[in-house]
Amino acid sequence: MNHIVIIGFMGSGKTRVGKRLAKDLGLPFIDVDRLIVKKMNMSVKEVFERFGEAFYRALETMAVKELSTDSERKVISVSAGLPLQEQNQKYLQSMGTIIYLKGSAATLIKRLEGSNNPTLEGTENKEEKIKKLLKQRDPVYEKFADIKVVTGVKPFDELIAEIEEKLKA
Ligand SMILES: Nc1ncnc2c1ncn2[C@@H]1O[C@H](COP(=O)(O)OP(=O)(O)OP(=O)(O)O)[C@@H](O)[C@H]1O
Ligand SMILES: O=C(O)C1=C[C@@H](O)[C@@H](O)[C@H](O)C1
Ligand SMILES: [Mg+2]
Repeated sequence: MNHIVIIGFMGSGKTRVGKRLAKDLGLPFIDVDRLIVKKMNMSVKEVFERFGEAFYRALETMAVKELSTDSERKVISVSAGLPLQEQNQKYLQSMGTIIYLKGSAATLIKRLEGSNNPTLEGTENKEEKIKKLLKQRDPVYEKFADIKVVTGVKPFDELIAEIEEKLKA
């Protein structure tokens, strides 16, 4: 497929960037978290609380499998944990051009201050948890990236322009 796929840590801007790229390129936009929320008619947090993380992960796999064979070109922001799951990786790799929105721990910590994401809940200090997860996840995002851009260092419009240049190259 030739979708444009956006990956990255929570708070890296996948939803915001994906929505804008889709608008600029005249393509439909799909956000995997939002797709699941719509399908389940409840928030991500509620799905985790009522059915557990494994169930959420299964919904992610169903979504990425379906999207990998969808012949209508789209901009797709995948949920932050999806690339980490081995069962999703063959679908992800067959989807198209993968853009990694890379953020520093400092940028992500700031953006996730008010987040109620279930992945960040627990006994640990939230900042430490973000740092620890980022260390685990960054090499995976790097591995799948065709294009990498750093978020948090330039204004949003300039970041979009950089991505659109890289997509043309
Ligand atoms: N380039 C940017 N510069 C400044 N703020 C940004 C930028 N990109 C996104 N943001 C802001 O960061 C926050 C997180 O963005 P967004 O929700 O798009 O991230 P996400 O990767 O989709 O997160 P999640 O994995 O939790 O869904 C939002 O408040 C958004 O407006
Ligand atoms: O990073 C994660 O593991 C997650 C991020 C959220 O967007 C949701 O997809 C869910 O809370 C899992
Ligand atoms: Mg999002």
